[in-house]
Amino acid sequence: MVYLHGAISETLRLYPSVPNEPKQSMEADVLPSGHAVGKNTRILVSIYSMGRMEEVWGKDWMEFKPERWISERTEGNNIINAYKFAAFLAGPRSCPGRKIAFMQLKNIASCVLRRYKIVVVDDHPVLPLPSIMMFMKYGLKVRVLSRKPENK
Ligand code: HEM
Repeated sequence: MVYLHGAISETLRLYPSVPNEPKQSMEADVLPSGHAVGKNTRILVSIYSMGRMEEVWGKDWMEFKPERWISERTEGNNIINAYKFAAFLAGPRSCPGRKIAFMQLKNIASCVLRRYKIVVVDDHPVLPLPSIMMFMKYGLKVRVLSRKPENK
C-alpha cells in the first residue's frame, strides 16, 4: 500500500483532478511571496503548474516516480506539505474527502490490479484536456489481461 499511495499521489501531482482553482480577495492584502493583491482581485491558482515546477519538485519533475513519496528511513509514505502538493488544496477550505479518496482509490486499484494487468494500447496519445475538472483528451485505451494464465 505504501508504493500504491506513492503512485496515486504521483498521478495527482502530474494530473490533478482539479487543475485550476479560482479565488477572489475580499480585502487588499500582501501574499507571503510579497505580491500585493488589491480588493476583489481574481487569482487563479494553477495546481497543474505547481505539480510541474522544477523549483518545487526538482529536475526530475517530469518523471513519474512513486519513490518520491516514500521515506527511505521509515519505508512509509512521506508527508508532503499541502502547500507543495496542492491537489486537495491547502488551508481551511481544503478537501475534507482526501482520506476517503485515497481509501477508495487504493481499494479499487488493488482489487483490479490483483486480478488484471492493464496495458495502455501502443501509440495511444495520453493527453490531458484541461477544464474545470481534468479529463483525458482521447480517453485511455487499454488492454485488460487476466493474471490467471488459464483465462488468457
Ligand atoms: C481524488 C479525489 C479528490 C480530489 C483531487 C479532490 C480535490 C478537492 C479540491 C481541490 C477541493 C477544493 C475546491 C475549492 O475550494 O474550490 C475540494 C473540496 C471539497 N472536497 Fe474534494 N477531492 C477529492 C475527493 C473528495 C471526496 C471523496 C469527497 C467526499 C467524500 C470530497 C469532498 C469535498 C468537499 C465537501 C469539498 C468542499 C470543502 C470546502 O469548500 O470547505 N472530495 N476537493
